[in-house]
Amino acid sequence: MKIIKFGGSSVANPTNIKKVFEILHQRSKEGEVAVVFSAFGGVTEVLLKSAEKAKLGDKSYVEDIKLLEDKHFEVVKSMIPVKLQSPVLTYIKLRFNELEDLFHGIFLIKECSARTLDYVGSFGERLSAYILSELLRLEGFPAIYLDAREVVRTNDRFGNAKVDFSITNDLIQDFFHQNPGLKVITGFIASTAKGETTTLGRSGSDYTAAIFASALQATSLEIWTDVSGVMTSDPRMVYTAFTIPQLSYAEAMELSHFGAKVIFPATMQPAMKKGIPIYIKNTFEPENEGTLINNDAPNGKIIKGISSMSGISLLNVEGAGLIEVVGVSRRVFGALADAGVNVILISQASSEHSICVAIRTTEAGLAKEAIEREFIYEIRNGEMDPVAVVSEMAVVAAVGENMKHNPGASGRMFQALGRNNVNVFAIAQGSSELNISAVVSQADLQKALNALHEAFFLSDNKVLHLFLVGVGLIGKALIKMIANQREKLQRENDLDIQIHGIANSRFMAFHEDGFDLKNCPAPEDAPEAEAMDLEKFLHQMELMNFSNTVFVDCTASQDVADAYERILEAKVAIVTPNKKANSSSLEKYRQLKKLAYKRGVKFLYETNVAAGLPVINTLQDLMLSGDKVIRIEAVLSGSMNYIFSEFEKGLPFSEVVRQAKDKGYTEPDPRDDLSGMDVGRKILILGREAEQELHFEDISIQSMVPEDCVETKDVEEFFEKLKSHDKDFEAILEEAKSKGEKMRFMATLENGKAKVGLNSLDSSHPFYQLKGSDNMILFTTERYHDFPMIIRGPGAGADVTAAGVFADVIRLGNFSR
Ligand SMILES: NC(=O)c1ccc[n+]([C@@H]2O[C@H](COP(=O)([O-])OP(=O)(O)OC[C@H]3O[C@@H](n4cnc5c(N)ncnc54)[C@H](O)[C@@H]3O)[C@@H](O)[C@H]2O)c1
Ligand SMILES: N[C@@H](CCO)C(=O)O
Ligand code: NA
Repeated sequence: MKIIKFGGSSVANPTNIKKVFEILHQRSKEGEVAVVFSAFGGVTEVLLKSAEKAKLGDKSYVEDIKLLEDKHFEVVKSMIPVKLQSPVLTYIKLRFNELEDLFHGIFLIKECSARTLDYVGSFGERLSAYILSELLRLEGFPAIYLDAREVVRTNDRFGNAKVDFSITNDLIQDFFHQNPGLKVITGFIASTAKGETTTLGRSGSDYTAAIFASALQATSLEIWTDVSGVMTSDPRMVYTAFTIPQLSYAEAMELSHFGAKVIFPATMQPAMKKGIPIYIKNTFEPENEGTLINNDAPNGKIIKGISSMSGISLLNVEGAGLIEVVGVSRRVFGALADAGVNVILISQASSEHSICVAIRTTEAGLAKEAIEREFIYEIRNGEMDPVAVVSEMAVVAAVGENMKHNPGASGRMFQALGRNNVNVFAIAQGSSELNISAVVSQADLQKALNALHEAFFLSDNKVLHLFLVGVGLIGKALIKMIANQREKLQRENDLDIQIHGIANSRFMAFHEDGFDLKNCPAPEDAPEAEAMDLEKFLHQMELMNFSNTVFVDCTASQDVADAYERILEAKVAIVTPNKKANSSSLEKYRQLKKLAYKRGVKFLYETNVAAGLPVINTLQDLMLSGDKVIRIEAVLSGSMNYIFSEFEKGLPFSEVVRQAKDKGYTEPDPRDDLSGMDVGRKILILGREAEQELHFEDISIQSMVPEDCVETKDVEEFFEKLKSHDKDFEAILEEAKSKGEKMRFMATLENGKAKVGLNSLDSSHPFYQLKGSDNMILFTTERYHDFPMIIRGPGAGADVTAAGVFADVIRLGNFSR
């Protein structure tokens, strides 16, 4: 015998009911079944609300009841042939006549006792199970309607009656013995020995099913609902949540206690006691395996699920007067119990200095008052502080039997929370080691759940959540590269990269699940694109509050760089080719590094100098290993090297500058390159990385921008004006040529002094050979003393730069989790 229970959503309308029949056809082929039904979706709520209305003298209950009647009529009219409808419609009509009288009575005497309410509530199941039994007969099942009030005996605690199992079991067994056929049973309702109608409380229909399963020693109990079993976490908050295939009873209890409201623990009790396996299945996705709850749930993962609870407040009872005083906790919890406050989590450290309890925020005022009343004298005497209440809290809990005697679960949990900047306000774990609970702020809940979910379930796959500002040349190339490499990274590096925010200077857009990177839209073309506003962008990033969030700045904007402090402060990592932050004041540069360290996040900027060439990382390694930089000589501008090496071939200077821009080597504004500013910033950054106290003012820079080109209204006008100087540049070129030399735009740093400018070099100089967008950096250090360390290669361009940014992002993957 198998007991199968369908919830309200499974029988909410004819379409769904047909799905239920398919399932029953299939199941009854496998052996004997009995079926328990809830009321049609939403019916019980309306009944109870209408009773309340009638009690308050609100006549609109009449229409509510009429609508309910129609709803039931409609099912019959659309599913039963006209000729056969009459007896069923009569049955429904009679029930609604009864209901009308009942409600009229409530309306007149303005009173509705718990007893009456149970009677009102019984109509939903009585109607649904009766109609469904008739429908099932038409479907060819030997269906027998069973009003559970005939066999389920309870005490008279109306609203939440206690079952008398010894009588109930006998009655059920007798009924089944004497009535062969498919029993179609009303969930939720029962009766007292005197024949009064009672109900079984929350999730009462599940309970009914478990009672029958237990009485009949069923081989299994199936609960059919509208979700595919118990999930690893709340799927509305954790998009990667998945169905847990198997749970022990204890785990199911722990999980359902919090967020996962698929089953209500008490309802499992009768089935659990007999060791009857419970399946949670989805009527709308019957092929999904769902969740099996039984005694021998295999323990693969350390935990089974992560549940959560919102709307929590923390109460802190604290004071010197508590230490080593016996009975304080009895008084705290006694006061809470007397006030009817349900305690959700308790934590007391061994210093005994404070007791902390988590309760529902709706009860916080009541609780504070109750405790302060109890300790009125202690508080007055200063032995205890007034009760502190912190609201807007949530509880997250990791649940699983495998945590038992298995060190590391709590380590992983708190590491994941800490790394993602989730502050933990209180912690509780009992010695059953089945559940570790932490109280976090409500604002951090989603991030906490995702961080934990990733840490425990996707530990084989770290996810970086990117927010990319500056979808220009570099930004676009970066997106393309990530799209192309994503699968390989997932497969071979256990790393996934998602982009949730994109922006250029005009527009920004967000995507909760991450943009489709293979077809990533420009910010202005994305659905729900809005005007770019950095403040709003950051706010949205903070709201989405992902674990392992990375801010990628591919602009050359000072404003964006100015936001780094705030971003790091929020424990969000930064990757950027933008030099503006590191080349601003020395204090700012140091402050950012300090902040990143303090907050435990990375600030990576390899592409600040020489694009993807490993210059910054190399220099940092030299410094960390104790080397000292004596001199740096470098060609640090891809565009300037391109310009002066191509210029030799005979094209006009202005033309070559335009080519450099078209090839994507220059800064967004090429004057930044020609003026030496860009190189100045780079040598400044290298100097600072070499631990020198370098200020921008310390650098002498030779600008190559003719004076009348400095103040042009835009880049186009600049190019126009530059043409008139082509002759001057040719003269410089001729002079170098005449000496057999080449022009290189260089930077040098020695003795705390940096110089940037154009040099004419003969063939003995290593820079003489440079071509195209090449950069070359010579580090003379204490260790690399006689011969410098040399790094050389293309130092500008979309691909080599985006690749460097990408490498920094991947590097973050190694630090994250
Ligand atoms: N091009 C290269 O070879 C190279 C090499 C190394 C480093 N970089 C650096 O990379 C960065 C980007 O260079 P690019 O060549 O891609 O420039 P780009 O002009 O093609 O792109 C810059 C993007 O940033 C956007 N932007 C500018 N200000 C913004 C703001 N305040 N808010 C939002 N978006 C803003 C622009 O709309 C544009 O989409 C620069 O910092 C540059 O120095 C470039
Ligand atoms: N515009 C720079 C590239 C960014 O660093 C260059 O030409 O080297
Ligand atoms: Na670099």
